[in-house]
Order: sequence, then C-alpha cells, then structure tokens
Amino acid sequence: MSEHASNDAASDSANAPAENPYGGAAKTAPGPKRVRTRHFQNAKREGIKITGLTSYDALTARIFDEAGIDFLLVGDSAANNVLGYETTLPVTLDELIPLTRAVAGAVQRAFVVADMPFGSYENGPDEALRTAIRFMKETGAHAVKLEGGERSHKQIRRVVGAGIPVMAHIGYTPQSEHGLGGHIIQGRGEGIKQLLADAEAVQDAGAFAVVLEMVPADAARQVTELLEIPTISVGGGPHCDGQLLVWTDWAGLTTGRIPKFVKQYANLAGVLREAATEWRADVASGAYPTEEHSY
Ligand SMILES: Nc1nc(=O)c2c([nH]1)NC[C@@H]1CN(c3ccc(C(=O)N[C@@H](CCC(=O)O)C(=O)O)cc3)CN21
Ligand SMILES: CC(C)C(=O)C(=O)O
Ligand SMILES: [Mg+2]
Repeated sequence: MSEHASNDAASDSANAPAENPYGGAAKTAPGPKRVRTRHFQNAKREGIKITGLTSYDALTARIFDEAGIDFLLVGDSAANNVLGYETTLPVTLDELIPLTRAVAGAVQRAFVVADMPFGSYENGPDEALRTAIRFMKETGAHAVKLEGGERSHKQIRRVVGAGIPVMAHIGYTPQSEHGLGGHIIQGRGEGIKQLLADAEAVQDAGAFAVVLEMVPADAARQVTELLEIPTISVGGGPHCDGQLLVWTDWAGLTTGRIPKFVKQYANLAGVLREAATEWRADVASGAYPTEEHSY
C-alpha cells in the first residue's frame, strides 16, 4: 500500500536514513492514516501491493508501524519464535492474548490481525466466535485469522456475521502439519482444484483477504485472478496482491533452518551475538562500566 517499491528496505543500510532523527524509516507512511479492511480492497483494485510482517511484542510493532508496514499478524508462530515450541500446535489462546495486546497497543497506522491458535475454532462456529470475541475484547486487534478453506467456511461466516473481519489462510496450513504429512507445498498438480475451491469458499464466507502459504506461483496467480478479495503470499510467489513474512526469519533472528521463500533483510542474530560477545569482553576487562556509566 506504499507507492515505493516493496524492496525499499533492501536498499536501506542498517543505519537510519537521514530524514528521521529518531532512526528507522519515515514516520508517516504513504496511504491511509489508519489501515482498514477497505484499504485492502482498494489496494487490490489499484494494483498497490500490501505488506505484512508478523510481530509478537510492542517494540517491533512500533518499529514496523513507523516503517509503514500495512498489517501486523500476531501469528501463532509465536509458538516457535517466542515460546520455543517445536510446532504451532501447543500454543494457547491465553498465551497469545497478551502478545496480541502488546502489538495492538503499540500501533497507530497498521492493521493488527490476531491468529487463532489450534484448538480454538475447529469445534465449530460457536467456538470460533467465542475465540474471536475474546481477541477483540481483550487485545484491541482489528481482525482475526484462522486456517482452512472449505472446512472452515461455517466458522468464517459466523465470525464475519458478528462484525469481526476475518483473514483466511489456505494452501499449506501449519496447524495441520501432521494431517498434511509435513511441510508440503499445496496446490500442485491436481491439488489446484482443492486450492481454488478453498479460495472460493473463504471469499463466499466473507473473508476480507486470504493468505496463500507455500503454493506454486502459478497456482497463486490463478487464485489471485479468480478472487475479488486480496491474496497475501507467504511463499506463494510474486503474483499475489500482498506479501507477508515471519519477522524473525526476515530479519535474520531465526537461527535454525528458514523456509526457501524467505529473503533476509538483516542479520539480527549476528548483530546481537557480536554485541553480547563484545559486552562480555568489556565487562571482563573492566572497559564497562566507566565513570560515565556510574553515579
Ligand atoms: N520461523 C517460522 N517461519 C515460518 O515461516 C513459520 C513458522 N516459523 N512457524 C509457523 C509456520 C510453519 N511454516 C513453515 C515451516 C516449515 C517450512 C519448510 O520447512 N519449508 C521447506 C520445505 C518446502 C518443501 O516442501 O519443499 C522449504 O525449504 O521451504 C515452511 C513453512 C511457516 N510458518
Ligand atoms: C506464517 C503466517 C501466515 C502465520 O500464520 C503465522 O505466522 O502464524
Ligand atoms: Mg499462523
């Protein structure tokens, strides 16, 4: 939703651009003052790319908001990236609520999406609405996201019917890793039929946007052309209406294996490791603290 090329960040050095004395990118992003669901629709119509990053805390939320990222997803990927679980399956609604509140409380412009965790909506529309209401009441998020296409149609419809915007998520759905048999690309070959059916289903149910995770670029292009609502790619190639990445992968903070679809825009793990090593040495040698850091 910015007029700027989406890879502006790549050309910025780690140092702050001159225009902002506080560091970081421009304080005022182009486009709307506060992003709303209609801006997602407008962006698709006008061919302006939508940008999203995950965020799990107030500090990163403020930075990404200032940089003009259009939406922040408080992903259940906090399971991996904050809480240290192997998969997203164990994380609970009670664990995600405080993280979501931190993000929603820190933004001025970005649209905040709360990711419904495994076990908080599959039982049916009543459970889905109960979960969505808790997120909206207790966190200040602007929308919820849940996984599944045809299988989640009733849940999406009920939540949307209560006035809560829903971002859908089809293709590879990490909460069903074991059902899908691993981290497997979806929508390949005959799989395109299910992907298109899922896409139609979530649009029909009233979702305002849909995440396409780990699907071939051509399949994502077909979905994007088929739907009126915007498609958001996470490993769905360049033809989608928007792009989303897990911030810790994108910023090089994740130290394990990262998916092939990620492009790293920084090396935070390296920066922090170096800083910690230097600080440890300074404390050992007495170089820190000096008088200027003492009372
Ligand atoms: N740090 C992190 N990044 C993510 O993208 C992410 C999470 N955590 N947690 C929740 C889900 C899980 N996701 C994943 C997890 C693994 C792969 C993966 O291993 N992909 C391989 C194999 C692809 C293939 O089948 O060939 C890859 O190289 O992309 C992809 C997405 C996406 N989400
Ligand atoms: C990978 C994205 C789409 C997600 O659902 C998450 O971060 O939890
Ligand atoms: Mg998720």
